Formats: sequence, C-alpha cells, structure tokens
Amino acid sequence: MARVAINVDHVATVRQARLAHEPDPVTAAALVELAGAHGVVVHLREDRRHIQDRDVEILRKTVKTRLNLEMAATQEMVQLALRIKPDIVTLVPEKRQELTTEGGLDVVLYEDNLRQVVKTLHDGGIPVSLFINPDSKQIKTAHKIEADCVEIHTGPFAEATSYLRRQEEYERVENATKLATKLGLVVHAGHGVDYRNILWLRNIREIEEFSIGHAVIARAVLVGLEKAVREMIALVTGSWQSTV
Ligand SMILES: CC(=O)[C@@H](O)[C@H](O)COP(=O)(O)O
Ligand SMILES: NCC(=O)COP(=O)(O)O
Repeated sequence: MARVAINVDHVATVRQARLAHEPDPVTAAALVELAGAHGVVVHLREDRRHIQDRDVEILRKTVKTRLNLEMAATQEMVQLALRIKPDIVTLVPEKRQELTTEGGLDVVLYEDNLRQVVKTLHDGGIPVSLFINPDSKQIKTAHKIEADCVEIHTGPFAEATSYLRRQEEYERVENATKLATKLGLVVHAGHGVDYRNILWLRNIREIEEFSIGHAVIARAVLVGLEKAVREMIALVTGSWQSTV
C-alpha cells in the first residue's frame, strides 16, 4: 500500500496572506500525522511566499514521521538542508513568477550540477528525490546521477480535460514508474493529486508514496468551516466558554 505524505505549504499561504501567526503549518503537520499521514512535505521557495525558514527548523524538531523538504538545487538551499537535515530532500525546479511548480526538473540539461548537488546532500547523510516529468530520458539520468528516488510529476495527468488525454497521461505516469522501479529507484508521485484522480493513480502499485497538498488543504477549509462557524456563534451567544 502506498504511503501518503501531506504537503502543508498552503496552510502557510493563508498565514502569509495576513503576515499573521495563524494558521501554523507546524500545528497542521502534527494534525496530519495524528490523522495517519506517513510524512510531511514542505516546499521552501526561494521567494518564501508560504513556508518560512523558521517553519522548517521547528518542523525538523516536531515531525515524527518523515520530513520531506522540497527545494531548488541552489547553494543557499543546499546549505540550509545540510544544516536542518530533513529525512529526504526533493529537488524541484522553481520560477519566481509561477503560480505553482510548472514542470519537472530537467535532469538531462542540468546533469552535472545536479550530480554534484546529489553528492553533496548524500555526503551530508540526506537521501535525494528528483521531481521529474514522466519521461524515460529524465528517469535514466536520475538513476545515472545516483538519486535515490524520483517523484513523478502528475500535474499534466491531473489537468487533462478529456478522458483520452487523461488516459494518455496516466500511461506516461505508469510507464515512467515501471522504468524507475526497474532501475531500482524509489517512486513517489505528486502534484495536482486530488480526491478523484487518486482513484486512477492508486492502481499503479509501484508508486510507494503520494505527495498531496492543495486538494487536502482546500478540503480541510471546507469540511472544517461549519465547525469553526458554530464555535464562533457559540462564543458570541455565550453558550460556550472557549479555551481557544
Ligand atoms: C513540487 C510540487 O509539485 C509542489 O510541492 C508544489 O511546488 C507546492 O508548492 P507550490 O504550491 O508553491 O508550487
Ligand atoms: N510534490 C507535490 C506536493 O507536495 C503537493 O502538490 P499539490 O498537491 O499541492 O499539487
């Protein structure tokens, strides 16, 4: 059975919208672990638009499952990872202007630099995953530069608007997963995974872990809203003496 790691970035997105203290991704991480998640994922972006350095430092002390730090393959981030020592680093491409990660890391183009970054992280005792498109060249190069794991980018599959496109993208994810597994790489999958498309992806048995963020945080806002409003009304009417 595949593991489920929950990305709590967008708890921090809400907090940063007001530069407030809440909601706290550290509290969210504790709750996702209580709910049975097998890991916590955070993407420390270079522009610090959601997760902050302090969050990662505290999470390193509080996460009891596995802390997966997603980051760009830059000197700054590598030094930070070596200091904080997450359980695994996932190297992802980053563009300042993007709304979210737009594509996989081009391991073929940046082979030499990525080999060096993988080695530096390994020397620091940190396993490395590469977030890549479901493409055989990318997978073979990830294996060549001694990554431990690949996270197959499921965004194009998730965004497919017709059944035919979805089927094609699903097959790409499936073939890529099988090739990576054959080469001995651990396979994770993520981006855009939601409560509907997971019913397809869960059939790919070789995927060892799903990395899911936005869909879970978005649903949490909605399924938790009713309780939050009832609690506020109870406080206003005096029918509940809160200890919040
Ligand atoms: C690499 C990936 O697919 C996600 O972790 C994503 O980058 C989350 O962060 P954003 O939503 O800021 O893109
Ligand atoms: N690596 C993917 C991830 O952490 C979450 O992506 P999303 O579910 O927020 O699209």
